[in-house]
Amino acid sequence: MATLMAAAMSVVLYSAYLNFPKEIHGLREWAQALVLLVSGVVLFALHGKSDIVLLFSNVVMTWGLGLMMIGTERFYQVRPSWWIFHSSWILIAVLLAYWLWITPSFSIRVALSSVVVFILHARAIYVILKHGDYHFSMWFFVTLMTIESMMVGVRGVLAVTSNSDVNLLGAGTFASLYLATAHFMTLMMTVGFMTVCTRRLQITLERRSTLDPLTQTLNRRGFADIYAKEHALMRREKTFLTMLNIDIDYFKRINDNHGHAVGDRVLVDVAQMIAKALRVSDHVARFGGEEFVVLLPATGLDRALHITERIQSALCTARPGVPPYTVSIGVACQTSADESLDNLLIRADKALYCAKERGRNRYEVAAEVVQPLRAAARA
Ligand SMILES: Nc1nc2c(ncn2[C@@H]2O[C@H](COP(=O)(O)OP(=O)(O)OP(=O)(O)O)[C@@H](O)[C@H]2O)c(=O)[nH]1
Repeated sequence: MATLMAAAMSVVLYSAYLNFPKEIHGLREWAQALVLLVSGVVLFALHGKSDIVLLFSNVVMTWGLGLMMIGTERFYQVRPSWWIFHSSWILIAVLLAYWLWITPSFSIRVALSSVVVFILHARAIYVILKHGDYHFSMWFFVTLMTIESMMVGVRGVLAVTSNSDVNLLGAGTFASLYLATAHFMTLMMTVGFMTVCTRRLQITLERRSTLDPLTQTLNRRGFADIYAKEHALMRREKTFLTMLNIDIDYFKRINDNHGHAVGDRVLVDVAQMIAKALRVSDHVARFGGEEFVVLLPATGLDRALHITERIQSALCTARPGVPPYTVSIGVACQTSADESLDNLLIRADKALYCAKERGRNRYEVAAEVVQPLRAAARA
């Protein structure tokens, strides 16, 4: 039953592989791993008296467990340890053949295969703990992997200490317990992997909904979320914040003269150059087209102008693959927490318009809000 369910799970994983965003790796390897494990179990059940089939079923299962490890590594963006994968199945094939035909010993065969499987699981557990995000889903996944590897370890130890009980084709207590739980654990480990994949999917989609795909800066929605947080902080801490509205000059000409691809490269370049000139606590967003907005939390006008000049002078330096271009910047400082985001954006936009009007490649500062906005709203 558990074997049938594992086969069904491989279809689920493969379908997830086809439909999940391509940056979520490892699903294909896990789907292939389940197919191999199911095939290995079927071969093992059918092996009868044939040692060749027994040997082959063990190799197939080692491929399956190896692919689970590779899938886990790929999921956590770790370079796949193909050398562990290949050494494992070659070792299993050679050593099992030796202890099957040359010096037949059932207990050594079990001990050896347990050691190999244990190493594959241990590597996966190490990768999860080193690169995981310490969320519930990760702990669930790693706990299941650990239980499975401990079961394998116990079987290996029992093989060399008590001879007969570990034979999976026999009727010993451990063999019955092991068989009952081993297939179930394969299923559970897959569920654990699907849990971390689902969490990764959620994070990826959330990020996609708040990021501009070309420049990887915030989009309008992401910016509004960040602004709400910074605005609440500003109200609490009674500080200022400053907004820069940055627009590339004559961007249409860049597209017309160099092509859209170079235009896109310029957009990525400007996002990178702006980010380089900022602190990590500052935020950059692309508001569509060639317009960028920067939010400088806890920053008054003097410091904001310093940053504005830094951005403009950084853009003057020649960079390979990017035609020369300039930007105009509108600077608006928010000194009252009662001012709305829309109003701040309008002031920054007006200042930008002024900079464009006055010849471009320059900045202009927005007029301050003259009267307290609450009083104005009440009037
Ligand atoms: N390559 C590229 N071009 C874009 C993208 N989005 C908008 N544009 C182009 O940006 C240009 C904006 O042109 P305008 O609004 O006339 O502005 P401008 O030429 O920069 O002139 P000023 O802002 O007045 O200095 C248009 O040609 C759009 O096609 C994009 O994602 N990639």
